[in-house]
Amino acid sequence: MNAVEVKNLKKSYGDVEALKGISFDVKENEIFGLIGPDGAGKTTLIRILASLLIADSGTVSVIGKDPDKDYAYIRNHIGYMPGKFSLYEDLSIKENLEFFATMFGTTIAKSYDLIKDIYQQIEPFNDRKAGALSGGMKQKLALSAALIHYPKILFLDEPTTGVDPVSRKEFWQIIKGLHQHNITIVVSTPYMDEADLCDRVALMDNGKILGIDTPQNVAESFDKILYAIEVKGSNYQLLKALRKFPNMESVFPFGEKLHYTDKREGDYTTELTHYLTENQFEEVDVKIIKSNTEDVFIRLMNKKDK
Ligand SMILES: Nc1ncnc2c1ncn2[C@@H]1O[C@H](COP(=O)(O)OP(=O)(O)OP(=O)(O)O)[C@@H](O)[C@H]1O
Repeated sequence: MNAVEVKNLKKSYGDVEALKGISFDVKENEIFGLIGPDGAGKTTLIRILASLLIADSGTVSVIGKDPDKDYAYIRNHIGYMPGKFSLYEDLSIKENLEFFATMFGTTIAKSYDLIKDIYQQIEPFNDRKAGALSGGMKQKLALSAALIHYPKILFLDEPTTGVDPVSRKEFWQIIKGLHQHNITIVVSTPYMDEADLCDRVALMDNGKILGIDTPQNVAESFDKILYAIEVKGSNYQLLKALRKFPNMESVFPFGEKLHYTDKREGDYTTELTHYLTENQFEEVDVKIIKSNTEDVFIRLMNKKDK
């Protein structure tokens, strides 16, 4: 049995089509990433899977149940961590956890083995009110609370948005650790580099899934030669110049460099270098590079827009 099965799922808010008929499966014990920019529909999808929102049409199965009908069962067997901190700010760490444990008919002690790696990091502050915790500590408390009843699936909605790079790394180590407890994890993120940490990813944009695969296959699915181009000085001038190059197919900023594809097949490193040098650019560096998930994502979005 798949942990999640979704077929042709649609959901609108008035005129806004948040989900435009999406289908995918999540296998048991997988770390499945929903990767996409703001407004892609990730939160809407996770809330439907967690039985907190009703879809307009399509079918959904979560651990073999329909979230629409079997919401009580589903809520007892899944963990959900919303993007926005939603525990009780005026209760302490311990009181929050005890509250959630009681709601699920369990105790902190019974779940200690599962949550200890996370909980131990905040346990010394047990009596501190949740409202007075740092962002990273709130996140650990929310995750401990989401796990308190040993869920079969954990839904994490943008757990690392707005989190500093060190805490992001730490959080992903925790997620990987949960894997050993046979918990299926569905995690949404706008950060493309987090795709590589998932077993499989769905690339989402504007209510649609543009592709689903392992991060490695996604990165390798780029079907053109990709160039990284760098010059001394302004990338903006470089972008303008490359947009005027007659054989330019796509060009977009990528960190310190620009990533470029040409309409033609073949290696045009020398021609591009000449063109930029003739246009008064200095220290021109044109290299063929390996694509990553973000390159593929941008390419899929551009194709869809055409
Ligand atoms: N309650 C609502 N009423 C109206 N429109 C909504 C509502 N919730 C979401 N939307 C719209 O639906 C679309 C999908 O939003 P959703 O929150 O699911 O995306 P997301 O990928 O989670 O992005 P974000 O990171 O911004 O939450 C967006 O266009 C959003 O503006």
